[in-house]
Amino acid sequence: RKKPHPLPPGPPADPIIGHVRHIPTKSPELTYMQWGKQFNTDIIYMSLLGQGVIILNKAEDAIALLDRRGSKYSDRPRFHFFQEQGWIKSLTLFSPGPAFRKHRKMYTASFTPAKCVQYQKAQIQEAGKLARRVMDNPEDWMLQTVAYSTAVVLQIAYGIEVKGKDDPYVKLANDVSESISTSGAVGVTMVDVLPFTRNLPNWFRLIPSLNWARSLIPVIREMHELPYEYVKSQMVNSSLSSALPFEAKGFCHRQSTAATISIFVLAMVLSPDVQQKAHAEIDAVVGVDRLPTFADRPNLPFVEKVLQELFRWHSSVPLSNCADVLDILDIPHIVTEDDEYKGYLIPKGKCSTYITSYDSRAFVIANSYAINRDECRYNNPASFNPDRYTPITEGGEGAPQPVGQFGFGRRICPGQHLGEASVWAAIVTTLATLEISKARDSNGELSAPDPKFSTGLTSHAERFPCVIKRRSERARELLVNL
Ligand code: HEM
Repeated sequence: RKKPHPLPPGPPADPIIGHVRHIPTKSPELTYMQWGKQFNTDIIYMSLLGQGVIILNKAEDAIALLDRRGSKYSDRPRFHFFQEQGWIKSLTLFSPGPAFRKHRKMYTASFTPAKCVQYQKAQIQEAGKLARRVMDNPEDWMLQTVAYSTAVVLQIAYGIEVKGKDDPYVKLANDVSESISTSGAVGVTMVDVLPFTRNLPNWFRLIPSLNWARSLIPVIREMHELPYEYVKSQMVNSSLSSALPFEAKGFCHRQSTAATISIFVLAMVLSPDVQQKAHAEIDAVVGVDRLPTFADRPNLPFVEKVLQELFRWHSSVPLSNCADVLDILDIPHIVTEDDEYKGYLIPKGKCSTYITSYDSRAFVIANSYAINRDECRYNNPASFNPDRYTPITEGGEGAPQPVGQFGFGRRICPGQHLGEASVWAAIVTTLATLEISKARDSNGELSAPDPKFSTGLTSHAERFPCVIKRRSERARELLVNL
């Protein structure tokens, strides 16, 4: 008999519970990267109460498995907890099949680079409003980035105008994000482990996760239906003739756009020379008498490098598809057949606990943080250096573009072109009109913040002191009427 391939290496596990005790609750992407070095492996295997989890720390492995062997690696786990909440309508949770193909096709067709051109005007307009609101109330800048990202998605998909951070739609989207991030141990709640409990009536209150899931049904329903109802009412009033095929995931996926903008603000505080260079490029190309538009994008190569460096330096979705299996960010890929790769078994399997046996095909998670901080790909990967992308023919180091910030394979983010353009519009308008700098500490000294990033729904820069001022009176005049 052929000897079975071994599982990929990983940290030592405890009996029965496996690696549950070892899973970090803060910045798991960093721990997985350290484990890779400690156990001398690019592919890590963990077991959480029998649920297999595979972490890919190298670009070549993520591409080889999730992209090239996409037919085996494109399914999503069945999360009964989320289904109970009403997330069933979300493309993110669909398994490959006719409905998945239909929804993906509608999604990708609406957000091709060519289609995204028609949304640029709305993006630039909203970016101007973001800069004006931040200019007026700099301490609110983080909340305003969330309002901006929500505004772009709602404006484009439903024709809804969002009025700043206190808008009811921003509140609804925040409630949804909150409901996801408080949903706890994804895939291992009682409802997931004992799916038959979903048939229990409402008065049966002994399963807390079931009660919690059911209490969230109204907010998830509202998120799915409210914007759609608005569009329908507008169509009856004939002011709007069509709506994009769009769904809830985009509504709450605005968080990754906002998180990337928060990482930009942090990077500018830490790298004043980069900001100065970007200011100089925009001033030379756009001048000071108008705001930048997408027509300027090809003429602003340094701003483009800043954008790519943001995705590389700290991706807002550092585990490409899942921040932490025990504290949801997004939903991982799963492997649907036993596979063999580099001499290792990538197992599909059943998970047996004392109580039940359930479908637990291994989660496969690409660690895009490790991939983009890989010393074999980048010199001094921790430094924020947009010039690293300058081609070798122009005297630069010709570093490769970041990989995995939008995921991989058949589940790659269908909103990637829209999301990237939204981040570009926000950063170019901010650079044209605002100056971001270090704040003074209690001794009156300029102090550089210690970069810290959240773990959770998406990874944004954690609140840090900074000063944001208008670059000139002219900048204010350009924004005032938006
Ligand atoms: C900078 C902004 C964004 C980033 C960094 C981002 C990142 C990601 C990542 C990493 C995934 C997981 C892919 C995988 O599982 O391999 C994903 C999935 C997804 N994203 Fe985005 N995203 C962004 C913006 C958007 C926007 C604006 C939309 C909607 C218009 C959107 C819609 C989706 C959907 C529907 C999925 C699930 C796809 C599926 O499961 O088939 N995203 N995104």
